[in-house]
Amino acid sequence: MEEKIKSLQERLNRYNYEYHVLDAPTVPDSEFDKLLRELIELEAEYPEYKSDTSPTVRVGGEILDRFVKVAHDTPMLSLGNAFNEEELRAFDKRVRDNAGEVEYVCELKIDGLAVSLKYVDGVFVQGATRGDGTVGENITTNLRTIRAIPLTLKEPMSFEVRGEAYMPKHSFQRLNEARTEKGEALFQNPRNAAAGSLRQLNSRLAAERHLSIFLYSVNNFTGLDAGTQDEALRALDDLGFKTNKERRKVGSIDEVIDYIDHWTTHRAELDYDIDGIVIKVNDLETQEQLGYTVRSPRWAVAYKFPA
Ligand SMILES: COc1nc2nc(N)nc(N)c2nc1C
Repeated sequence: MEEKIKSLQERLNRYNYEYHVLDAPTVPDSEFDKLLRELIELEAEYPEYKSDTSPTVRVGGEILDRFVKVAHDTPMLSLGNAFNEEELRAFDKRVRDNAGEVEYVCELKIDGLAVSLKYVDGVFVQGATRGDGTVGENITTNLRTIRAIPLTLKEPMSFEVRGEAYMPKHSFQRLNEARTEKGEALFQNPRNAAAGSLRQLNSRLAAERHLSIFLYSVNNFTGLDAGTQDEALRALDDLGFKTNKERRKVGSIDEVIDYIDHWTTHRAELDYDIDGIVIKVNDLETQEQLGYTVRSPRWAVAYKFPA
């Protein structure tokens, strides 16, 4: 019986990965739902085989009476901002005066909630909000309901990844339609809806909000053979994480500006809100050479769209 339950757990976790990370399901929803119902029943009958890495945790259920504070191993920094081309070129000049010629990676800045995910021996063990950058809130049970977050990795690695949890636009519209029918207050925007959902003490409510996530950085790169941000993102893909595919590696600030112009025009076509573009020096050693101010990396800047 243990074998049957374990293989069902692995099979459903793989189906979640295909659907929510690859956006390429190999079975119809009806098949997934049938198998999940079967697993829920089997785990109810044999609770000794339930575990935090079983896909049944996605539906939530545990109700906390409060969130426990958790200190980040390394601070979750904020980004310096640039609001126009002149400030972008000033950033580029500072970088090149210090580090010479560099490549940049341009990434969409998702308008969601920054979160940190900790894995030990390939198992998702803790998730936290950014909080004040030094101390956040432990929202592990709610983050386990985000189907795009792998509960186990393909390799037994231990590290921390950071990214942005968000609510897709179509989920936001559906949620507010449902709240209108129930005469409940509406959420102002997907970012508030995502933050509100992840602050639910009852994870069943978070599970119903169809949140997703894009991961964008790894802490302590040890064990990850990545020399650049672009390679680190590809390594995250290979480990089963969802990263944003619209990123682009460029060789000059002019190409950065072209990328920004493109998304200034086309961001309405995305199924999620973005509030800017993050530009990062690609080479990780050069990032360390440029270092940090007290609050932000000197090797990155966030271009913010006009409000
Ligand atoms: C390296 O630090 C960061 N990188 C980021 N990357 C993306 N794509 N989006 C962010 N919001 C972001 N925020 C921070 C602090």
